[in-house]
Amino acid sequence: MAAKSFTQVELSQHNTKSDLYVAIHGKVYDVTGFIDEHPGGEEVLIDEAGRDATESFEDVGHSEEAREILSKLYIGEYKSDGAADTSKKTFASTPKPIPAADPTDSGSKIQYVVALAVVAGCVIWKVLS
Ligand code: HEM
Repeated sequence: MAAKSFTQVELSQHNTKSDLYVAIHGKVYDVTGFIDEHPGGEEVLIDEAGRDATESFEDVGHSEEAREILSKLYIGEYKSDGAADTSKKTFASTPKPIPAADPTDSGSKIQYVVALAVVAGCVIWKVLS
């Protein structure tokens, strides 16, 4: 059975106390029936309603038990197109600091060529004189 995919727009339509979805780590959860049972209170869940709540969820440092409850509320995958998704940008913009090696490389090559030219010059000068 293929899991249903939710876009950011679809997720954001479930943002009320009587119909509350959140996305955590790329998965969508229907938290509606759990709001009243949440030990952290209903307010925090309503604040995150219809959004990617990964950061808030992890900031609290939820227990294994909390993660088990979460798995029972799973309803599908979160397919954010990345448009306004800040959590994905962090991963996408990893810098690659490779070019720094190049200048040193070509610099030492030039030194090598200059040294060779000097040696060759000396040899030619010796031979000719
Ligand atoms: C949506 C799925 C969530 C589930 C299933 C869940 C479940 C739980 C559970 C079982 C606890 C008890 C402590 C523990 O076992 O870690 C807890 C505590 C707590 N949760 Fe959540 N939670 C969810 C989302 C959130 C979100 C989005 C926030 C946002 C800030 C939040 C804030 C808190 C806080 C502040 C506590 C601590 C309450 C206290 O010890 O006084 N939770 N949660």
